[in-house]
Formats: sequence, C-alpha cells, structure tokens
Amino acid sequence: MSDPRPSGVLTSPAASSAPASSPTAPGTDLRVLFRSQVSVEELKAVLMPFEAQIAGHGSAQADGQHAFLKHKDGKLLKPFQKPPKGTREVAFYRGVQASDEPDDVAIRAWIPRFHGTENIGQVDGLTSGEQFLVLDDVLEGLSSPNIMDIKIGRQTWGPDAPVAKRDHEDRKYPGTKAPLGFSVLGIIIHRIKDGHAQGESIKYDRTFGTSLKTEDVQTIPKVYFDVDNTGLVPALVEVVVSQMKALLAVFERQRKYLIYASSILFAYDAEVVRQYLVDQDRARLARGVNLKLIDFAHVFPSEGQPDENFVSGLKNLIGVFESFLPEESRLPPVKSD
Ligand SMILES: O=P(O)(O)O[C@@H]1[C@@H](OP(=O)(O)O)[C@H](OP(=O)(O)O)[C@H](O)[C@H](OP(=O)(O)O)[C@H]1OP(=O)(O)O
Ligand SMILES: Nc1ncnc2c1ncn2[C@@H]1O[C@H](COP(=O)(O)OP(=O)(O)O)[C@@H](O)[C@H]1O
Repeated sequence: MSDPRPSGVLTSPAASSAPASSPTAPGTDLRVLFRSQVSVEELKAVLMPFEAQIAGHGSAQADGQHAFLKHKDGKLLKPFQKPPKGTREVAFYRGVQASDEPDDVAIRAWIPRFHGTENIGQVDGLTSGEQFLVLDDVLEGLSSPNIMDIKIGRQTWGPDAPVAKRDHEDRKYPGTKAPLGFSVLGIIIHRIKDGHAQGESIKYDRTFGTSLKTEDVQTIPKVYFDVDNTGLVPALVEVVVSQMKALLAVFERQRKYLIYASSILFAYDAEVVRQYLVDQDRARLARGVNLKLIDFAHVFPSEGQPDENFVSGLKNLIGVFESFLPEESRLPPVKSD
C-alpha cells in the first residue's frame, strides 16, 4: 500500500463539529492539533496508516489512495466521500448522536462514536485539504483483532442511484447478495498457534466473497473463527450470534431509516479466545467481541416503514452462524416486541 500519510496540515475550524472550547489537552486531541500550524514531521508522528482497513475507498483492495488513518490517541480518520455520500454519512452520525428519539438512542449503541470532521492538507499558502470523519476505532483494545466486514442487504444502492449503478451493484457477490441479502467484503484473522495468538495476519480479500457459492456459506464462520486451526469454540460463536440478534431487534423495531450498503464490522480478540481455551472465562470472552454497524453513505428516511432489506439480510446471516453451532447451544429466537 502506498504511504497515505498527509504531507501537511490545513487548519479548518469551520469544518469541525467540535465545540470551540475543546477541553482536551494540546497534543492529545485532534481538533487542538489541527487548529495550530504543525509541521509535516509533527503530523507524521501522530498519524499512521490504518493497516486493518478491510474494504472501502482507499483500501489495499481498492486503489490504496485516500485511505483511513489512525491517530496516536486511538481515533480513526475516515476520508469524507464525495457528496452526496459524505454529507449523508456525516448527517446520519450527527443526527443519531444528537437525538433523544428511541430509534436513535437504540442505534447509537451499535455505531462507532463520531467526533466531528477534520481537514488535513498541504501547507503551501494555497491549501487543498482532504476532509475526514473522526471515529472511534472498533478494534480499540483488541490485541489480536479478527475482523470481518459484511455488507447487509440484497439492495446495496439508494433510491437516487442511476440504473447503471443498480445493475452493477446487483451483479456483485452473486452467491450471497441476491439469494441471501449479504456480501462478505473481507476478513483478517490472527491465527492462534503454539499457545499464542500470532502477530502475523491472514487476509481474505473481496475475492473470497465474490467467488463464494450459496451452498458454501458455512465457509464464512469456518474461516472467520479459524475452525480448522482452533477447533469450534461454541461460546465464541454464541457471543457473536447474541450480539447479531440484539442488533436485529433494534432494526426490527426502528422506523426511521432505510440503510443501504452499510456493513457490520465484526471484531473479536484472538488472544482473548486463546485465554478462554485455558480458563473458560466467558465474561472476558464476551468483552473481547465487538460488533458495530459502519458506512452510512446511503441512508434515507424510512417514513414509518421497517427496513425490510436490512432486516431480511441480517436474519439470513444469523441463520448461517446459528446453523454452525451445535444444536444444543442454539439461542432462542429474538422477540420483536
Ligand atoms: O465500481 P463502483 O463504482 O460501483 O465502486 C463501488 C463503490 O461505489 P462508488 O464508486 O463509490 O459509487 C461502492 O461504494 P458505495 O457502496 O456505493 O458507497 C463500494 O465501495 C463498492 O465496493 P463493494 O461492493 O463494497 O465491494 C465499489 O465497487 P467495486 O469497486 O468493488 O466494484
Ligand atoms: N470505526 C471503524 N473502526 C475500525 N475499522 C473501521 C471503522 N470504520 C471502517 N473501518 C474499516 O474500514 C473499512 C472501510 O470502511 P467503510 O466505512 O465501509 O468505507 P467506505 O465508505 O470507503 O466504503 C472497513 O472494511 C473496515 O475495515
């Protein structure tokens, strides 16, 4: 991947959603950092490439340009997509975070915390900046994160999409998108070997998901939980399934949004699984699993309708994971009211 680190900084208070009196100490808060003119070297000392970006614009499996960045303080910088996608995504994060409506409060628990936007650009007198969303990193605190990005929905385009985009999207991931309503964009795992979680990672790029046949969908949990190497750990699958069911319950209830082309980002800590295999501490195992919904470039008002496209895709995905569990460990179905 080419080095996506910026070559300079553009201060842009107008683009930031942070209050003018950001309370964090200088040097630890992005808004403080970007308001003062800092050198390229200072900037490179606090911003790093984000190696765990599976999919999306700027990922290694796309063009590697305009990629996510990781700040030393743990936050992620996601490049702002061209309008209307970037503006829609920012409006969604702001709306959900500012609202007291029950649907928003429920959804808030399932999306990364949003910390406003920032601009980074050239310091050359005539600046041209790149705008970023500042987000919590779903992988924060996981020492050997095993991650998977699954886009939910048979329809992955919004009502504003031209016919060519609809057709192009509808043809992708043929084994899962049309028949089941989800697409595996990629997986990264850290293998547990000789009693420890390895630093080296194994990556499955989008060709895993695009070439997956409908009859082979059980390969998804098999690969993600590295079953050929670790064996099946039913407690781990149970925690993941119970989080998926809790997310499903929120989406069966909510009547505010139609969310197209968003993904569930699955994350668990292979190191925590290794410890679980030694001491069977289920509470710590559960704390080592984190599922969040990401990518809100195609969110539209639902005007009182349920988001059937999202709900049916997620139900099918839960079915795939559940049927991977031994019969006796399957969880009861979620009640929608
Ligand atoms: O080729 P495109 O133009 O449809 O690019 C897709 C992106 O659309 P955009 O260019 O932003 O309108 C598209 O972005 P959106 O979902 O439209 O935001 C995805 O990144 C898609 O990749 P995948 O389906 O997630 O594997 C991208 O698809 P691939 O590049 O993987 O085909
Ligand atoms: N909050 C986050 N925490 C950790 N990783 C993330 C987060 N948001 C996105 N990612 C990573 O970045 C990739 C692309 O994210 P996404 O929001 O889908 O970008 P795009 O809008 O360019 O498609 C995901 O596949 C995931 O690996």
